[in-house]
Amino acid sequence: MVSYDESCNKRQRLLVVANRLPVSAKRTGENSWSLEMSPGGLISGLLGVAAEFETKWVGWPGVDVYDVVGKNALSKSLADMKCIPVFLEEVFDQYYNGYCNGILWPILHHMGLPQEDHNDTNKTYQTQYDAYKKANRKFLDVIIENYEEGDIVWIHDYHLLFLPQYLKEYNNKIKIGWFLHSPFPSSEVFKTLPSRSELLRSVLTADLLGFHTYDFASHFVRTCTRILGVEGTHEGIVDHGKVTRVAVFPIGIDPNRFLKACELPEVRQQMTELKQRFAGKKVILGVDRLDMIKGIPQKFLGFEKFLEENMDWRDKVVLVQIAVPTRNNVPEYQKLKSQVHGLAGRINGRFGSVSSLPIHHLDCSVDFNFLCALYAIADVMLVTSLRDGMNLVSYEFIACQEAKKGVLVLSEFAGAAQSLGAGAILVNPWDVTEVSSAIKEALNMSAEERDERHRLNFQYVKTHSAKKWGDDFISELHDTFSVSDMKIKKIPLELPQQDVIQRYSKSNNRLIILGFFGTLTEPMKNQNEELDLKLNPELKRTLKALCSDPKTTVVVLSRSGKNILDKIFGEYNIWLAAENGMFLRDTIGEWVTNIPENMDLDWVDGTKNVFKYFTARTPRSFFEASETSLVWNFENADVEFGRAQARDLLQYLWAGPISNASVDVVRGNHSVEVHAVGETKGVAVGRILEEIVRKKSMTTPVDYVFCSGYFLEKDEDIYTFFKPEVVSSKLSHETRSKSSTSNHSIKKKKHLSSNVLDLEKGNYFSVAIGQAHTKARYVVDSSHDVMDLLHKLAVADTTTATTSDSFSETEDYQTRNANADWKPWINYVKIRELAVGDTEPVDI
Ligand SMILES: O=P(O)(O)OC[C@H]1O[C@H](O[C@H]2O[C@H](CO)[C@@H](O)[C@H](O)[C@H]2O)[C@H](O)[C@@H](O)[C@@H]1O
Ligand SMILES: O=c1ccn([C@@H]2O[C@H](COP(=O)(O)OP(=O)(O)O)[C@@H](O)[C@H]2O)c(=O)[nH]1
Repeated sequence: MVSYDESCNKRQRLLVVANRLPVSAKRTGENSWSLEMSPGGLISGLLGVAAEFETKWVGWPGVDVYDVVGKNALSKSLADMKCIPVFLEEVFDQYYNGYCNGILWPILHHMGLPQEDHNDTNKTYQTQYDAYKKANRKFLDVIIENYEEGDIVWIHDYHLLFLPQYLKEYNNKIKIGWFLHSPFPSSEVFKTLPSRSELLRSVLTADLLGFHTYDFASHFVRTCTRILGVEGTHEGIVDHGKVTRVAVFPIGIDPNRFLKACELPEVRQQMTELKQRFAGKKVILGVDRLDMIKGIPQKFLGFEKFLEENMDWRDKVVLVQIAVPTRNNVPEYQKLKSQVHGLAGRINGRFGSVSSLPIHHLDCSVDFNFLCALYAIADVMLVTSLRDGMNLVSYEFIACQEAKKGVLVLSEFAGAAQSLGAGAILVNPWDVTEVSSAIKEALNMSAEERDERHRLNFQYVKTHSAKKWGDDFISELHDTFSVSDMKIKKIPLELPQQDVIQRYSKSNNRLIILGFFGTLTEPMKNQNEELDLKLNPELKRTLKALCSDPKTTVVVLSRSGKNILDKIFGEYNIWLAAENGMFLRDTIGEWVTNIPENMDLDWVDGTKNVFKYFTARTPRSFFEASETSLVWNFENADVEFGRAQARDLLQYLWAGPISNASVDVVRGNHSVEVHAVGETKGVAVGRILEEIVRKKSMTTPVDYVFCSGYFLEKDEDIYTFFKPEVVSSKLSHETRSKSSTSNHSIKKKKHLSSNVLDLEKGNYFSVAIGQAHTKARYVVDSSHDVMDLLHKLAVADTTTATTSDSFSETEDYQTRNANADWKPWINYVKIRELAVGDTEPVDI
């Protein structure tokens, strides 16, 4: 597949932005440079993608250049290879050696945050962080110079966490994908990082975030929800209505490149030489950058144990370790080098002889053809990463083993373990005994078993190539955009106020459904204000007028509990639905319990205990409990302390009482609420209507519905409830209710004497408040707009309205009498389609 930009029939332009360019430069003269391929799996993976697109690479060329002549000459050489250099100059050391590889890398690999060197005030967390930001800005500048409208920008890795934000600030329309090649750690580790929130917030400005495994992706989502308090959904992360898609794209290699190389005469010759060199011995191969995450010391210790315990193998096996130099200026890497040398010396000293050494350790990179020859002649590949994003070396080994069918021993902590686990022997690299046993098992494995294991892995490596990885990512990024475009196109229908009022005036039986919080409450002046659940005083008279109109039924449908709604709405003739419809009452009647049967409430006691524990330890906090929801409130406590406690409280809850429960957790500014999921507002509304119709003995069908609120995404089904296709799909849906001993309960009414809903599409107004993405047909900016409209409805001239309280004979309601037996109210619904010629979009 070659990607085209459909608008102009050109190949899609792709800017691949990574810290490292695919080639690294070496200076050969004042204005001459030589270029060679950069090491590392990121480059190997990306090379397999580039051909699909009109690709340009943006990145660091592997050297510092300060003079203009040198920079120009290098830029020119790189341009031939479609590479654009970012010169990092004075920020390079603190950015790359410091923040990227001294701080972020160990955090991402679960190795913890290294201590700051307090004697070196020139290189602190802060100075390195500042350099990191400056470096990200340098990348930004180069992208801006080279960006053309419609380009996709694909950012890679932890070096460029601020780039998505900087780019979106520059141009919000740029399509940005970001992929993390390393693992993402658990939130417990990530939260030790100073500036963790800024970094996460910036990444979330991208449109699509990719990870190698579900494990890493779910760590990321969890970390965002815990640190930023955003919502993790099946689509990704939702923050103030903006969705950042999070998905999994395991990288692969270009298998044909390796298959072809193994056929080259030069490689065949090298294979012959290597076989002669190691004649009579089995070869175990290790190929890693000399990095702590690769577990080279653990590999050597496992091998040492194997030699200790298997005397008969001592002269018959050799471990060839290619340790590719990397990040030489980071102190931890320097220490690792001497540690590895020490271990190799010790083992060779213990088990070697004048004529043979068990470990052949090379501190260098090798050229591609020689690497393929090594892969091809090895009997066992030993990968002992302590944590690794993917580990492409494992894939490359498989690709080169068509003839030999050697065994892959693979750390369970490498991303590759999830893909190659079926054919590999998986090990915990920290367990030297296990590594030693795996070596023994691999060396002794029968030809049939090797064959079968290799077949499984080869099949995977062949089909899950780097090309597929790139295609999948870019196509998902395209989809992400078209979905959000669609969502945006659906939104901007402005509420036609005049129409809302006129139709209200002309209708006979109106239903107004309103949310409470954010709809009828006083607008908050700022986000940190105490959550004050009071009715907006400006609404009092309006509400009174609407509620006392016999042709209007007003329902307040809220997440709040009975007590709050009673306190606030007790004086109105209104219907109240507390806890999302679990409890109902009209204000002249009693509360009725409306809890669905089989609702999971097992979590309540455990959650109550956790709430008690934190209430006792957070002065002036308190909690409220009802049958289906619990709220811990710290509005009177020290806010900072309360928020810290809330985070801990949630961790306890997620780990225990609510880990498998069907609950919603709502983190307020000063509260944590846990509710039984039970039903959404859309589902609840059906049962609420049934009760209203019964209680009011309604004979006139409802012919006008106005429904507005500031609802959670999951509750937005309330807006689609009255859509004809939704209603008809519910025709056979039985409503369920459960009696409560203390409260009067809803009874299923056997004989609803008439149709209860006669709603033209034009008479249905679903109105979301200030939400960017919504299922509602209309959007208003704020609750003020709803209030304004309610005022107008309250004084609307109703003289034009017909007063008939029964159906017109001309209408097609034959089913009315046919359905005289009880059925849920919804069975009687009739929706009239828009009149011919009315082309108003009806999709909400
Ligand atoms: O550029 P360097 O600092 O020399 O480091 C080399 C690369 O190391 C990391 O590679 C990762 O990417 C591989 C492909 O996705 C993956 O298989 C491996 O597990 C990772 O360690 C790093 O993430 C890259 O940015 C570096 O270029
Ligand atoms: O001397 C060498 C040995 C290996 N590699 C390549 O380095 C990459 C290592 O990728 P991997 O995903 O295993 O780990 P990373 O080094 O990226 O963490 C593989 O593509 C190897 O072919 C290399 O460039 N030079």
